Amino acid sequence: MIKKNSINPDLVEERKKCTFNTLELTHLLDGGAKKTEERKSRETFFLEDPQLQSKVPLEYLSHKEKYEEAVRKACIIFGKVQELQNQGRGGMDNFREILGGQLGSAILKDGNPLTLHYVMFIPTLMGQGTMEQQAEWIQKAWNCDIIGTYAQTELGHGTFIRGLETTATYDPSKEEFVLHSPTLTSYKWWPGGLGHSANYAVVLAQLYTKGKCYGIHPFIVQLRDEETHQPLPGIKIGEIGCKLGMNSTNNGYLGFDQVRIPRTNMLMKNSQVLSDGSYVKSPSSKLTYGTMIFVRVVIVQDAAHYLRKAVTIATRYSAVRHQSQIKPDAPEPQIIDFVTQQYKLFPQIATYFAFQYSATWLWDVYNNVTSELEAGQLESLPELHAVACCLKAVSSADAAQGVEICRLACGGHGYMTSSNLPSTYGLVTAMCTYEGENTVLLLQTARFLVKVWQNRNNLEKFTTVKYLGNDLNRDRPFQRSVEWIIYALQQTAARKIELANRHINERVQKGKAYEDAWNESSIELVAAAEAHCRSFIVETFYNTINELKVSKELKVVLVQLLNLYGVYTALRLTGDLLRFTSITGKDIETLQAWLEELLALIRPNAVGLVDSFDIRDEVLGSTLGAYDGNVYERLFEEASKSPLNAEPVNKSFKLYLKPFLKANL
Ligand SMILES: CC(C)(COP(=O)(O)OP(=O)(O)OC[C@H]1O[C@@H](n2cnc3c(N)ncnc32)[C@H](O)[C@@H]1OP(=O)(O)O)[C@@H](O)C(=O)NCCC(=O)NCCSC(=O)CCCC(=O)O
Ligand SMILES: Cc1cc2nc3c(=O)[nH]c(=O)nc-3n(C[C@H](O)[C@H](O)[C@H](O)COP(=O)(O)OP(=O)(O)OC[C@H]3O[C@@H](n4cnc5c(N)ncnc54)[C@H](O)[C@@H]3O)c2cc1C
Repeated sequence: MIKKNSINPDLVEERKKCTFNTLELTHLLDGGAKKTEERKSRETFFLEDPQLQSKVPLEYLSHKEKYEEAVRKACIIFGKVQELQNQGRGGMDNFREILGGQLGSAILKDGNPLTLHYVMFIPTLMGQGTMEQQAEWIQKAWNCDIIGTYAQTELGHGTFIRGLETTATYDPSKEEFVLHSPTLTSYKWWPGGLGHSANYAVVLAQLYTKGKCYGIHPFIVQLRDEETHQPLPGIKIGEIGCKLGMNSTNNGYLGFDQVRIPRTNMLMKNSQVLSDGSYVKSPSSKLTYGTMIFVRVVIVQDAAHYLRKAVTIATRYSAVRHQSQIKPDAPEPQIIDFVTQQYKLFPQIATYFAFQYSATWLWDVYNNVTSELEAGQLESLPELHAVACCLKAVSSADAAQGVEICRLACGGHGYMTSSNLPSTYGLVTAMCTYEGENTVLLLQTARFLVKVWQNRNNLEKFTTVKYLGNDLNRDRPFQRSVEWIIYALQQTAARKIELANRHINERVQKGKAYEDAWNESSIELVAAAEAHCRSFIVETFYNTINELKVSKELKVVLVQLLNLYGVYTALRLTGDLLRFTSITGKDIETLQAWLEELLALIRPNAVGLVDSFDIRDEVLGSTLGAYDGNVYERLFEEASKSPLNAEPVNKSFKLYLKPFLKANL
């Protein structure tokens, strides 16, 4: 039914209006023309494989069928990942994209049951295993001779990992650890792929040796027979059931009944248990938390990608959809011409760029700090942890909200599963919880900020908090500029940190314990961490754009997006700005007018911008967002796939409706 090669005329017009070269922007976002080519060839390699097509839309399958189909595809994907590795086209950042990110979510819309193998199991072996352990395990894992997951969270504890209850008790007589789940709440609960997919896991457990507990440590544990896949003796394992989204990721539960593993299965790069049971301490107990930092860094990138996917769908749809009237007797406008619609969409486009640049910055810093850690230098770890925590929290929360705004911006059709906006929301909102619940992570950043604040005469070694050395009393008069907005956000963040710190101290002076004072001040602490993060994101966007070497035409548009992101952020924080800077009501009117000007400036390039993201139709997976804009044809085509439409009369008529109707005669 869809007319091949026929592009919706509204989109044709929109594309004519674009003032910059979309290919230049595509190359910029990919990191160069060569990277674009590589990405495209990766996409072709996966998306055009006939084995990776589904006959029936996922939504119409049962929970069990969904899982089975997901495993079928996941195995093909893994086989292809190995092929890429063999051709030297692998790399961790590509894996994430293939397994869970933009490309992965195109092939498996509701999650991949094997993702954790590459995203957490192998990184943990690499980050926490000794050279010998890496030699033994990593090869097996790369070859997929074994499939692993990361089993940390328990029924009773996800956030407070010091409170995990699974025990690993060393038995020197046999040189083995005994893993045990002493309570119901000690059952592992949530790990991806744990239910029926993985046969190994890195298990985080409280280490006991010589009668003493040394806190949580990672252990490699075999869960299932490598041949039959039967759970090994003492392993109680299954799937946790249906969720808001990610219903094919096979999140599982796991209990141990005195399960024995060799001593050498404890990952011992950082701390060790010797054969006689003596414990050798790690240089920092926080090195065990390394994999979590890695995944938080990756989540910022994922948040950016999901948001750009949603905003591509909603922007194209808004250019094609006509509704209502602006003037009487005028034709129905494209809904993208309603300024309220622009206000829903364009800030999301700008937010994508903002997150993308923070994600790139964070990835580079993560790699530098990881090399430092390898060399035994731990000084930069606290700042990396603090910035990764707040960026993960703010990007996932804003992306989830942004995807929902995009869904609502598509009216009724946005509620259709076939728009792919509901399941995109399901994937994004999960990121607010996994890998550290967002409030908890913002409190981690706040902990760092308060410490830095208390020693703010010594800021040289930091990069993200230098502004805390500024004189809070030196006000900069309002200007309509991003520079001023950055100043205002930093001033807000610094004042919030100062206030939260002061309120903690006041509570302590009144006799409260520091920890209680902390908890009582925690609403302000979270707000301070969020403000810090927002100032960082705008500043990083600003620095990146200033350094870019691009054509004049593209630069103009990128500066518009930077300005829009700045004003949008400032206006969302109007109350804070009035409270902490000398901005006036009149100045806020100036900002509002600037916002409206920017929406109008971006309007002709809106479709061009989302086209530059160059997201293939198969990746968008949406009736509303395809490049050709043939929305209504696609909606019909998808509806025809409903199993209910396979027959004109459903058997329920005979069974229930007819007798009911008769009874009422
Ligand atoms: C909340 C905390 C941070 C609290 O830990 P704690 O030991 O009680 O810490 P504290 O006393 O508050 O602070 C102690 C100290 O440890 C530091 N710290 C904490 N975490 C890290 C880190 N990752 N790297 C480096 N340093 C870290 C803190 O900043 C503190 O430092 P300080 O004492 O102030 O110098 C921690 O328990 C935590 O990270 N919880 C969140 C759990 C989590 O992220 N789980 C992830 C499970 S896996 C998953 O969800 C996979 C999904 C993936 C997918 O599906 O794709
Ligand atoms: C889709 C999905 C996939 C997952 N995959 C994995 C996996 O592969 N492996 C794995 O090990 N885990 C996994 N998890 C678990 C995940 O990491 C935890 O759910 C997460 O860390 C939050 O912990 P929790 O569920 O215990 O929440 P809780 O900590 O119980 O949070 C509940 C509420 O308490 C608040 N709270 C808790 N502590 C504090 C505090 N200190 N200060 C203030 N407020 C607090 C929170 O802010 C929140 O509002 C996954 C979870 C999901 C949803």
